[in-house]
Order: sequence, then C-alpha cells, then structure tokens
Amino acid sequence: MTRYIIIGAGAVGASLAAEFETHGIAYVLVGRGVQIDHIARHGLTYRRPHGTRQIRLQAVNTATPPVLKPDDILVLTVKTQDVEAATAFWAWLPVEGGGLAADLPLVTVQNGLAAEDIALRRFSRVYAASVKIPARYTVTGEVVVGGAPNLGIVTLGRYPHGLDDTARDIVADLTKAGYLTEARADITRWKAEKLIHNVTNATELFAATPDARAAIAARVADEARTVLHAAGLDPAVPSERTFDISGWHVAEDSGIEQGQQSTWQSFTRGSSSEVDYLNGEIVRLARLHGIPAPLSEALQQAVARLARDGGRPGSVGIEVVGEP
Ligand SMILES: NC(=O)C1=CN([C@@H]2O[C@H](COP(=O)(O)OP(=O)(O)OC[C@H]3O[C@@H](n4cnc5c(N)ncnc54)[C@H](OP(=O)(O)O)[C@@H]3O)[C@@H](O)[C@H]2O)C=CC1
Ligand SMILES: CC(C)(CO)C(=O)C(=O)O
Repeated sequence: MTRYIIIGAGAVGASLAAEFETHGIAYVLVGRGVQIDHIARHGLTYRRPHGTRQIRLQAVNTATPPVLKPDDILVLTVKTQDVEAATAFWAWLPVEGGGLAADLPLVTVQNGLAAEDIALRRFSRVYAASVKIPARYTVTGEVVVGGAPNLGIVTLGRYPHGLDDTARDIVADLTKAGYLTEARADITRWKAEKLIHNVTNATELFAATPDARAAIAARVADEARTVLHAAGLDPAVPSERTFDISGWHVAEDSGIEQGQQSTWQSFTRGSSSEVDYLNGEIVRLARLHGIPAPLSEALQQAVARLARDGGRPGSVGIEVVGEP
C-alpha cells in the first residue's frame, strides 16, 4: 500500500498531512524543531473556512526518520533553499528489503524552477507539482488553509516531462484528499506560469500603499514573463486547464489575509528566504540569455539586505527597491 512520507511540517506539508489523516491515506509527517515537537505532542491546530480542528498526526522528527518501504512516495514540502540538504539526507537512506530511497518516487512542491534539478541529482523518479494553496504557518503548531470549496489547485507531472501510472496515482490521492488536481505532461510550463506570480511575493515585505505595491508587482510579473519566454520555457496560460477553476476562491474570514504569502510568512517567523529561487531564478535565466531583469534583481537585493539586517515585513519602505 502506498504511504506518503511528507518532509517538512509547514504550511503545505502539515496541511497535506491533515488532509491525508482525514481521508484515510497513509502518511508520515517528518519535520524539525519546535514545530514538529509541538505537533507530535499536541496535534496540529488546523483552521479551514468551516472550522478549526485539533488533529492528531503521524508526526516524527527528522532525527528519527521512519523505516522506508518499497511502496513509499516521498513528498518534499520544505522551501527551495532546504532542498539540497533534505535530498542529500533522504536519498541514501535504505529501503526495507534492499535498495535506496533515491529510487523511490519524490514529489517536489516548491515554487520556482530549481527544486527538480537539485532532486534529480540523486532521485531517479521526480514528480514536480505546482501548488496553488492559500496556506499560512506563522504560529507554532497551527496551519490555516483558506481555499474553498477545495483546498487549492495542484498540477503534477513527471519531471522533466511526461506522465506515468505513479503520477496518475498521486493525482488520484490528492483529489481524494480534497485538492483540485490535474496531471500534466508539460509540468515545467506550469511551474513557470506559477513563478510569474511568485516573483511578486517579495513586494509584500516592504511598506507601501496598495497602489504602489500593485504597480511594482505588475511590472515584476511582466518582466518575469518576458524572461521566461526568452528562455524558451513557454509558461502555461490558465485557459489550457482541462477543468474549470472559476468557482475556486479564498474564503472570506478564513484567516488568510491578502499580502501574506509564503515569503512574507518566512520573514514573519524570522526564517530563511526563498527569494534567491524566485526573483533569483528570473535573474539567473536573464543572465544566461543575455537580457535584463532589473526589477527582479533590485527586489532580490533589497530582500537580501532586509534578511541580512534581521528586518521584518513592513520595517522598510518599498522605495529601497529604487526605480530600475
Ligand atoms: N505557504 C504557502 O501558501 C505556499 C507555499 N508554496 C511553496 O511550497 C514550499 C513549502 O512552503 P511552505 O509550506 O510555505 O514552507 P514552510 O516554511 O511553511 O514549511 C517548511 C517546513 O520545512 C521545515 N524543514 C526545512 N528543512 C527541513 C528538513 N531538512 N527536514 C525536515 N523539515 C525541514 C522547515 O523548518 P524550519 O522552520 O526550521 O526551517 C519548515 O517547518 C515552498 O517552496 C513554497 O514556496 C506553494 C504554494 C503555497
Ligand atoms: C499559492 C500562493 C500564491 C499562496 O498565496 C503561493 O505560492 C505563495 O504563498 O507563495
């Protein structure tokens, strides 16, 4: 029987574990630090639009990982900056009956385009997922997911290209768990499409009027689209979806506030920044293809200074980004 090993007990990982627990899908949630200690001891406080539950989860510390079985599927729900260390740790663990974890399927949910190539150095079967889920982790032991009626939208395929039975089985389990899910053979195009949005995450870290923030967000998204096209990545467009997502929304009073996406959450918790893999990915592609990406570069540098100086969201005005 398939069992999912969910690595990283944050917004995406802990909510996935809560849904697997609720829907009878076998899993173990592996985390670190106070978050996993809290969840293992007290359960997860899981807030959804229809109510808050305290859920007991199969939760273990990464210091004592579960013995892996041949039917396990690993789901990596850490941020991109932690993918190298996490894949180095997991890949060479033994699997019961012989073999290494490196030959088990590994699902990468990270925003940006870097996680899959890092994983592919060690894992032979990588399944990339583009995850649109309004999830928040800012309080130890608590995760909020505001998507309604479904939790969020997951697009998944074999990396670098294609679909197979494992991809379809994962999609079926995610659908059972309450996500709107689609299997796509061209998954990198969907990850590129999502990156056009995630380069705007950085704008939420600076104090600004809503108009000033919206203006810079629109410009940095346009710049990212141009760079991704120039790099030949052909980002997908929403009309290519095989199902209608127009009814999906973030519920009012769900606890999810606009302007508090995953990067904002990291800074709010004083954790590390993923921006070098979001705006930094656009900067890298632009440099490889000899084109400019001044706005992503300026945002990346402004965020790096904020992180270096221990700044919190809103402690510095958006003017520090300059007028590139
Ligand atoms: N939050 C959201 O709404 C969304 C996030 N995403 C993407 O999904 C990915 C996960 O994001 P998110 O859930 O927000 O991240 P979080 O920071 O909320 O959670 C990641 C968790 O993984 C832990 N972790 C890091 N390294 C390891 C390790 N080696 N072993 C075990 N645990 C580890 C972190 O611990 P510590 O805190 O100690 O670092 C943290 O608790 C990111 O790439 C993000 O961009 C995509 C869509 C929405
Ligand atoms: C899905 C979305 C846009 C959540 O708001 C996200 O990717 C993030 O928080 O980084």
